[in-house]
Amino acid sequence: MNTELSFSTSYGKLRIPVYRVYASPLLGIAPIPESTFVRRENILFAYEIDVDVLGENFLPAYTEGDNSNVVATDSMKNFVLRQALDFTGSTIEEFLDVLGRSFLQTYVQMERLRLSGRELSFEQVTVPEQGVGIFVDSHVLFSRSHSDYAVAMLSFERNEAGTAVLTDHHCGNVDMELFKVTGSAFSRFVRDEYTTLQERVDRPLFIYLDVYWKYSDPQVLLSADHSYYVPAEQVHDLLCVVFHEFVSESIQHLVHEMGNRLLARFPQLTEVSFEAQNRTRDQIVVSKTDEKVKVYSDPFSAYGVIRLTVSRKV
Ligand SMILES: O=c1[nH]c(=O)c2[nH]c(=O)[nH]c2[nH]1
Repeated sequence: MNTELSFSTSYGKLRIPVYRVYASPLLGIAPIPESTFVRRENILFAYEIDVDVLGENFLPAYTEGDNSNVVATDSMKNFVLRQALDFTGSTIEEFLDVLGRSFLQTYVQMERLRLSGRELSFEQVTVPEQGVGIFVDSHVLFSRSHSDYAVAMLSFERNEAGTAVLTDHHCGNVDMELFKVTGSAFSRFVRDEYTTLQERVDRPLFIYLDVYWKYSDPQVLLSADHSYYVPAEQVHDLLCVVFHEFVSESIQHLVHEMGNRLLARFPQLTEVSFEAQNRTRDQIVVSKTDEKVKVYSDPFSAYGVIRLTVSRKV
């Protein structure tokens, strides 16, 4: 039997590490009540970049071994690193924008592109200022931090005039791990013969949380004026404030509140979405003399997942 086949392909380079020192600082950020964050020094601008080339014109590389429309992924890596030296912007989204436009300008062989960036998170080390007895941020030494980190994705294609246009984007902050010891509930859920979980009006809620956001107008995201730029640090801080304040009935209830608060705080965003994992630990023992003192341990290894996307109605 001669069945017709169709193909969907992409190729590129993943996890290109870029450590650019002395990039332009991110300034002009509008303060928000939930965060102290208003500037990022960018002395160390460190990201991993993924390049994904999409389209049809390189299909002969798969079907016939014809590489005439294939840009070596090794060249892509070199291109990204060279662009990092010339980069004059101060956000990962601006860097991906420069990369997307320059790739399409340089390589006629590329029809469409998806570029992603993942922050390699470093914190300025605190050192004593000589003779003063106070501690200040070092401007030369950074400590690698393995906590949550910012991400971004921008997609480009060529328009009829042959110039690169942005077709999709999202920004995010991922791998947050937040443990609230009291002030969360999970009760009044369906009970049947499979239910062993106890009703809890107060449980220790430990979640892993990823959040993503999109701008109504991507030009605002890429503007050199950063007064409407939404920094991942402010999003992180706002989510922490909501978790701190809000007594939730479930993770579903919590992420809904977080979504509402983010869209209210940042009118320039059109959509926010969440993926939360329930990592709540099992209660093992409670103190007989003070019932708020408890010991928890790891639960059964499977975990619940809760997703939510909140969009503005058009
Ligand atoms: O916040 C929660 N949502 C659920 O849907 C759920 N299911 C469960 O077993 N525990 C929890 N917690």
